[in-house]
Amino acid sequence: MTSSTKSKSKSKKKRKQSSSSLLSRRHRQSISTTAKNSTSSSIPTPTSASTSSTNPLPSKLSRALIRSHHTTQKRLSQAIQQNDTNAISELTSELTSSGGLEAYQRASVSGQSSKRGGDSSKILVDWFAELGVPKPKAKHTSTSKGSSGNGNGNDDTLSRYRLLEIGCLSPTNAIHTYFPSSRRTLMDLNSLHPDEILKQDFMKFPVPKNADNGYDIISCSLVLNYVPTPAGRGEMLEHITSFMEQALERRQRRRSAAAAKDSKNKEKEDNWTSNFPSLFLVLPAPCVTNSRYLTEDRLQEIMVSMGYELVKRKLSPKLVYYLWKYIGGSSGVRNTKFRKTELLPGGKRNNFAIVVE
Ligand SMILES: C[S@@+](CC[C@H](N)C(=O)[O-])C[C@H]1O[C@@H](n2cnc3c(N)ncnc32)[C@H](O)[C@@H]1O
Repeated sequence: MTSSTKSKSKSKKKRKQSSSSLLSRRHRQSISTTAKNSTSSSIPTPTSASTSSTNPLPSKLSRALIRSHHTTQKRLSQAIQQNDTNAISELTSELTSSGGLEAYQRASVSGQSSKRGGDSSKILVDWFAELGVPKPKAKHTSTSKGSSGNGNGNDDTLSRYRLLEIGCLSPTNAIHTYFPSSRRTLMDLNSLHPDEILKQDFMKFPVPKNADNGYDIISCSLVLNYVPTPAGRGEMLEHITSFMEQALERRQRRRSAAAAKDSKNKEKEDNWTSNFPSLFLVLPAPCVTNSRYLTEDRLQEIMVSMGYELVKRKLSPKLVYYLWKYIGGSSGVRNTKFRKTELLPGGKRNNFAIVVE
């Protein structure tokens, strides 16, 4: 072998270093034990998850694992599109040997530990307080008929609201205090808590037939960036929007029914309920601050074209959080197509994009 081919194969090896090699033996063991538990008939209990969250992986390691998982997933999706069977089997075994989705999820859970600031829905809880969404009362109010409420009917309204959380790792996220288990659907491609989180691909989850089982708020935190293709991200936003359409119709129906009963209803329309139905969307900040193909303005154009209006936004060094309320298709720009066009040229940018076809 010549020295140039040797160095080429060395650099190839370096590139191919999988996330499993980023883990110490201790962490590899802990992840594989957890993975084994979850695939065996014994269901991982909240205790097993909390064990992992009380012993979070070092943050550098969890970030490296997450990055490596995203890169391998993206390469796998390209290989699938190109029907490159060798690459598909190589990348699939790379994903498996690094612990797969489960290891990635454990690394993400580590990132959400209370020591590291908690889960992203803490921001939504702050926004609920700012918007005047009534704080959840003691447990019994959510199930008791004719809730005692606070005298203005708001608690009754909140007690009918339902949450859908896409890409959920824990059944004890901050926002869950507002939505007891009877009024929330938590789902993930892989459930770390099968009793409480549905193992479900959101893209195959239909809009409920009965509108009363629909959702008033959808949480999609750090999920859109998990979708490997720009067109897949556009499709996810469109699928979310079909739930929003149902929720908006339901809201309008309820309002007209209430208006028929109560002439003072006009007063109530201006309260916190006008922020629903809504979408809580969280992305890694560089997706909109340092991408060649997506800026915050472009994201806003996409969302407006789908019928959303921005209610809240927060940019932190790592993440960007949004609350979008759905107002429907009256903006006149619906069904606009968004292609992958270069908006910000420059060598050191990433390629994150959303394509709407
Ligand atoms: C980085 S984690 C985010 C978890 C959490 N929401 C957060 O904010 O930290 C992304 C999760 O989204 C899930 N996910 C990705 N695509 C999904 C889909 N189509 N349906 C359901 N879950 C999905 C993945 O399985 C993964 O657990």
